[in-house]
Amino acid sequence: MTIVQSAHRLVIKVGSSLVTNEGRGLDHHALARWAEEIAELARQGKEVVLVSSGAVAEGVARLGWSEKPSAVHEKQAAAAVGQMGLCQAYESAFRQHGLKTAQVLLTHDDMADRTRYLNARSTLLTLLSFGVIPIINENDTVVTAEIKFGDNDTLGALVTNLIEGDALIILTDQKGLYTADPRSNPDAQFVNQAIAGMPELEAMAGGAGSSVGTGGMYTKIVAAKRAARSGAATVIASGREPQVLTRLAAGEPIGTLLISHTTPLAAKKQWIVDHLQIHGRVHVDEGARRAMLDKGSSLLPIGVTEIVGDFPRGEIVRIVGPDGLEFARGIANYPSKDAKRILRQPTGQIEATLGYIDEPELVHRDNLVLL
Ligand SMILES: Nc1ncnc2c1ncn2[C@@H]1O[C@H](COP(=O)(O)OP(=O)(O)O)[C@@H](O)[C@H]1O
Ligand SMILES: N[C@@H](CCC(=O)OP(=O)(O)O)C(=O)O
Repeated sequence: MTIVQSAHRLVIKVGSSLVTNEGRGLDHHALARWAEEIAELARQGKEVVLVSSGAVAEGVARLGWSEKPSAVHEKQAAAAVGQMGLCQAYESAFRQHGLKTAQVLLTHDDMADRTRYLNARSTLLTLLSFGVIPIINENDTVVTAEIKFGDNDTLGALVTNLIEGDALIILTDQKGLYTADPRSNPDAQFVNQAIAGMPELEAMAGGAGSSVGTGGMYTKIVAAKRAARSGAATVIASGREPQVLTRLAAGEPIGTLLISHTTPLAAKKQWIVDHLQIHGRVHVDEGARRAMLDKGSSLLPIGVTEIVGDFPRGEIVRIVGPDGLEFARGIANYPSKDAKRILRQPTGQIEATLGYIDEPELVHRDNLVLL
């Protein structure tokens, strides 16, 4: 089985050079094809997040401008106009297949800020659990650095890390990675497969390729390296290839596959183990300790006897048994102030006590490492 075939959660990034007709408005036929293919993947049980560029190019067309402006505030204005068109187009394309879409606009700051990161994560996972297709773009109207230097390849990788995607598929206007830019080097060789993060790959990718796109192949290579950190593989393939997504999901080797050395779960667990600064301690009773050790269970609030230290939601905590020894560590689903209020309580009581419920567990087993 290929990686895309077995992947359950996919992030698909479509670049400006594809979404737009050579930078002049949206290519509605292309959008309709991807929507049809993504609908097929959803029917196969895969969860799909779409990262789509095209707001600036669509805005330029709607405003009747002849080319992408160079002034940042004009690009931002164009993005604000064009994002409306992008959303409308995807909404109606996916509706044809009975699928609902959601617009999610993110900035790099959202990823750096722990609370916003967790909120973005839980919103996206909730949308996926409802079978909605999130359509993500950069929030171009509020960022300046990104619109000037940025690209959506990086955003695709950050989203892959955020939701622990199994694979990132970057669709572009080339068949994949070549040993040099095929536009200027007709002898460039195609790269079928490589390990994400290999320094040679960055040397192969030149600067930004087209006047429409932003990052060129370089940002795709760096995105693959970033996605590999959370264990995801990256495929760079042509969005013009017929049925590219469904054929990839059927196991066909299309485009360039950049593999990660680790699996998503292993990457997360390693990150938990390697964490140095841990502020919180959760004491549990013998029943909870045995359930975690013997059955690999999650930690429920009912088995918690004491919370020590201050920590926000999403922070790594030490888990300590009745003997006072740390036997596990994991990511807390509640901040310490709320965890203190729900300890010893059955799951059914969490909402009544806190006025909300995020997760039934204090630490989910996927976010838990036994030491
Ligand atoms: N080694 C390489 N292999 C393939 N394409 C390359 C390479 N180096 C540079 N490129 C260029 O990168 C371009 C794709 O990047 P870009 O225009 O930013 O697309 P997108 O909008 O899809 O992100 C290609 O059209 C190509 O000219
Ligand atoms: N956020 C911008 C896209 C940035 C961009 O062009 O990215 P890319 O598709 O990687 O070349 C937009 O929607 O126009």
